[in-house]
Amino acid sequence: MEDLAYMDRQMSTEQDIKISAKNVQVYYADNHAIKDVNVDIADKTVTAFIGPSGCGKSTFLRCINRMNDTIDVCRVEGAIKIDGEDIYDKRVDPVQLRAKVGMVFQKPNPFPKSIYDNVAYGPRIHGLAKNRAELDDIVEKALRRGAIWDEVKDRLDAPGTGLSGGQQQRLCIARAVATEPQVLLMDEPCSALDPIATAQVEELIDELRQNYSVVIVTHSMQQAARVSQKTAFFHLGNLVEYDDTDKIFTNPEDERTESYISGRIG
Ligand SMILES: Nc1ncnc2c1ncn2[C@@H]1O[C@H](COP(=O)(O)OP(=O)(O)OP(=O)(O)O)[C@@H](O)[C@H]1O
Repeated sequence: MEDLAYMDRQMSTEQDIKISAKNVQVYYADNHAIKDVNVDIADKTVTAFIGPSGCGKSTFLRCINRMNDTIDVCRVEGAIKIDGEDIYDKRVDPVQLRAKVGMVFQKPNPFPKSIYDNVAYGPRIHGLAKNRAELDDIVEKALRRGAIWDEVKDRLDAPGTGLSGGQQQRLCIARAVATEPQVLLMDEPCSALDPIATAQVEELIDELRQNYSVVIVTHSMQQAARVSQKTAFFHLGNLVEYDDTDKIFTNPEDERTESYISGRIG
C-alpha cells in the first residue's frame, strides 16, 4: 500500500511539471552566462528567480520563450521542454511559442495603439476570433484578468500609452494573457511601479496562478516571499538552490543563498 501511495505521489509530481530544463548553458559570445542549469518548474505555481545583479536571472527567463533567439551573440545549449515538448526543436515556430509562453517586461510597453487594439493584437495575428463579437469577448475577458476592465471599459478607444504606469503594466498583463498562454514570464514587472500599483500587480499574480505557471524575476526578496511558492536562487550563472519559498527564506541549504538572503552578497 505504501508503495502505491509513493508511486501516486511521484506520478502527480511528474504530471505537475510544466517546464523542464536540462543542462542549459547560455553564452553571449565568450561570456558563459548560464552554467548547466537543471530545473523542473511546476504548473499553476509562481516561481521566483532571485540573485545578485548579473547572475543570469533574465537570461534564463528569456530561454523559456526563446527571446534570446533575437540576440545575435547569444547561444543556448541543452534542452528546455514545456509539457514534454522540446521548445528548441527546429519545427517549433518561436512566434507560436511566444503566444503559449507570454512575457511581461520591466518597463510597461503598451503599443502606440488604443487600449482595445493593444489587447486584440495577439488574438488577431493568431486568428483566435471568428468575428468582432468574439474578439470583443476575448478583449473583455483579458482586461478582466488583468484587473483593469473597470478602469478602462468606457475608454477602450483611448491610447494605451495614456494610462498611468501601473495601469499600463496591467494592460500589458492583459495583452499577454489574451492569447491564452500557459506560462507567463515576468521580468521585474513591478520595478517601475509605485507601492500601490505594485500591490495591485502582486495580487493579480496570485490570481493568475490559478490558470498559469508564472515565473517572475525580482530584485525584491520581500516580493519573492509574498508572491511565490517556489524560489530559485542564481549566483554567477549557476542555479545554486531551488526549493519551496519558505524554505529558501528561512532555512536555505547553501551558504551562498544564506549570504544573499541575509544581505551579505548582492
Ligand atoms: N544582450 C546581451 N548581450 C551580451 N551580454 C548580455 C546580454 N544580456 C545579458 N548579458 C550578460 O549576461 C550575464 C547575465 O545577465 P542577466 O541580465 O541575465 O542577469 P540578471 O541576473 O538578470 O541581472 P539584473 O538583475 O541586473 O537584471 C551578464 O554578464 C550580462 O552582462
